[in-house]
Amino acid sequence: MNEPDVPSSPRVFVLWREAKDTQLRARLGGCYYLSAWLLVWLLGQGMCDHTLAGLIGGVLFFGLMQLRKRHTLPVELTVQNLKRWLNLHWAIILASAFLWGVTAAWARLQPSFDETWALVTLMTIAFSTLHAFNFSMNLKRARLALLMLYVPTLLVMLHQWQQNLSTLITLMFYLSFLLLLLSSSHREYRHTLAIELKLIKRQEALKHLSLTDSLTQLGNRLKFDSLLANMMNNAKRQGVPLSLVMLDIDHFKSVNDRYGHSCGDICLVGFADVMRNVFRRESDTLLRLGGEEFAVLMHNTSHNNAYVLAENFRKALSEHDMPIGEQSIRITSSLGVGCMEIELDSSPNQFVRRIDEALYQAKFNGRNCTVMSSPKRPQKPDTAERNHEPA
Ligand SMILES: Nc1nc2c(ncn2[C@@H]2O[C@H](COP(=O)(O)OP(=O)(O)OP(=O)(O)O)[C@@H](O)[C@H]2O)c(=O)[nH]1
Repeated sequence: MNEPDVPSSPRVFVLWREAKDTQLRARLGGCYYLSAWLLVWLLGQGMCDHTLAGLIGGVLFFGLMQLRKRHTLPVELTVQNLKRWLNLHWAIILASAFLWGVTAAWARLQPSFDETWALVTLMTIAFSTLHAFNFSMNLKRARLALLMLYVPTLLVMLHQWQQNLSTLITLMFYLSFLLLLLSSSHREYRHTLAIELKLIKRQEALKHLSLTDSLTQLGNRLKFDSLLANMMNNAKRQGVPLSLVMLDIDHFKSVNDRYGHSCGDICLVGFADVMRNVFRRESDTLLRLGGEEFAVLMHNTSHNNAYVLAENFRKALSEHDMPIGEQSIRITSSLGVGCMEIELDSSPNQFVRRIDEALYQAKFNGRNCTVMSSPKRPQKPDTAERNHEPA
């Protein structure tokens, strides 16, 4: 469960688990089919009387064995890729079962295989038992494999039922037992899978909780720290701009002092709502870094666009009514904005420090304004709509 490549999406996980189990359990099958056929062919009269047929059988079993080995799991774990992989791998498994079933039936018809017939029957029983235990992930396909192993031989035996009556009854009895066994091992497999799925979902929920601020439901400081370096690397690699906006509520202490801590909390939630309304792109990551300090990371967003959005937010916030009991108040925010500069921002800390300085400058300039941190552009704080105290 702790493997790093375990898919977190439940749908992908179920298919991935089935594919991994199928691959693991089918790995040796090809080799056993080939060895069984060679034994049956070499030990009796088969090799002398049916040289060509024996060789063709050997080549076919060898080819199917190679296909099993070479058909590796897809690198990109998507629903489509995994479904395609499972279909093909099952086609190989079913082809092997069918080839054995037909070969066994054919051997039953040839007197040269009379000496090794007991071996053929034992192998059929062994292969079908392994199928019932190992391939319970997919009930329909495993049933089909069992039928492919048995039905050709049973038909031949039915045709010569006087000579084969006891063996025929024994094989049919055993087949019905295997079909029942398969159903119960399929139920067990599904049960184990359901438990694992529950754990995966719980793990995801815990991960989400650990990265989410419980009051505002925005990402928290931990999420910011774990994302920033990755986003900076991605932006560098893709050659796209990465912008960061840092936001701090103005005079928030006086809101708490005047209206109480719970009203302060209402303002924090309202602040986050306005953020969601303005920074709407799916690639925007909205965060509460702590207290009354927030941030937005914007992938593939230029200086200018980030500045425009930051200003839109500042204006929207200053016009947003925060409901405090019977009345409502308005709050303002100061913002620092900047775009990652490869020469300047050698580390995430460096980048954050630069934007934090712009935010500090915005506070210094009188609050309720946005300051852009850019080596190319002069800082242009908009002081037209300053609002020092909450209304
Ligand atoms: N209600 C509430 N208040 C909080 C929370 N976290 C921090 N605060 C308060 O936020 C206030 C921050 O005060 P300061 O750091 O002085 O900042 P400010 O009053 O906004 O002043 P400037 O940032 O300089 O405009 C403090 O009173 C904290 O108690 C919280 O989760 N809920």
